[in-house]
Amino acid sequence: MADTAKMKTSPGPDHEGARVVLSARGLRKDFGGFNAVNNVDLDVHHARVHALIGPNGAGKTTVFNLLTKFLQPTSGTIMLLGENITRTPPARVARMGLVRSFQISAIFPHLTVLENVRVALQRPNGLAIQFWRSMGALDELNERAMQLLEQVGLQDAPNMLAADLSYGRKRVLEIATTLALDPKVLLLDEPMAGMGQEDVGNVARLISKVAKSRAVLMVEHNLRVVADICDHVTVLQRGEILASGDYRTVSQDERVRIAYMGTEHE
Ligand SMILES: Nc1ncnc2c1ncn2[C@@H]1O[C@H](COP(=O)(O)OP(=O)(O)OP(=O)(O)O)[C@@H](O)[C@H]1O
Repeated sequence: MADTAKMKTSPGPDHEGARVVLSARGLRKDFGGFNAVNNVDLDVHHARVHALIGPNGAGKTTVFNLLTKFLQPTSGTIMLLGENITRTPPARVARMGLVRSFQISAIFPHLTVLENVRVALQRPNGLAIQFWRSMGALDELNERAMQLLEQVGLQDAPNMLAADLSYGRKRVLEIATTLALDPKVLLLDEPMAGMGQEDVGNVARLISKVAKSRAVLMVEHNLRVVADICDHVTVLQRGEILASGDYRTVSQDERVRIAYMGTEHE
């Protein structure tokens, strides 16, 4: 059952001393007669990386869709920065700072790297792309765009077409466009999917870096990455939480080893 009584009403520190910025209690989603998510409690902390893992069909994407309000929960409560967002429309939730990465499809391939970030920077202000803005405003935008590119390590490629970037650097550009919105909570859906080992390392380092000033919640299948950069791991199985804790604790949980990780993974 939903445990709303225990739920935080303001983003104060929890017992571990870190601020809870996003939290869910008793989250449930039924599709017709099928129960996809059941009784999920989740606390996502500022300046931490939190992984949501589990076998195919465990309900990870559905939980993401519930948190971002793309799906309305059948029951349960979601709080963001102290505000109850259970019934809040997705666009407002995004404006409040809960931003989901849409992977490479969010990039404009025929714009340059710099232009992609500039377009993203204009979004929070609700401005359409304006070609005739004053030079001063454009310079300021370029400066902020270059700062973002430096933050993610794309400062050497501002004038490259996004389409010509390697797969891994496209993913990095996509993260940069997400960071342009200055999210308080960043949701990443399988950020390592389809990448080679070198790119995985780069993106993992980038995620750790951006998580210093915001919360990150990510669905990820690469358990090495989860072990390396995630402070907290929640394991889902058939829509329910099987285990939750740091990677070491969770990976030693017998039920998790049997259900998901296999016994060979330390
Ligand atoms: N719109 C929907 N209508 C009916 N069933 C759905 C719908 N969306 C998801 N499901 C079902 O809910 C369950 C959870 O799906 P979900 O996509 O959340 O799992 P997942 O953990 O993200 O899986 P994967 O790792 O394969 O992406 C699955 O059995 C799926 O078939």
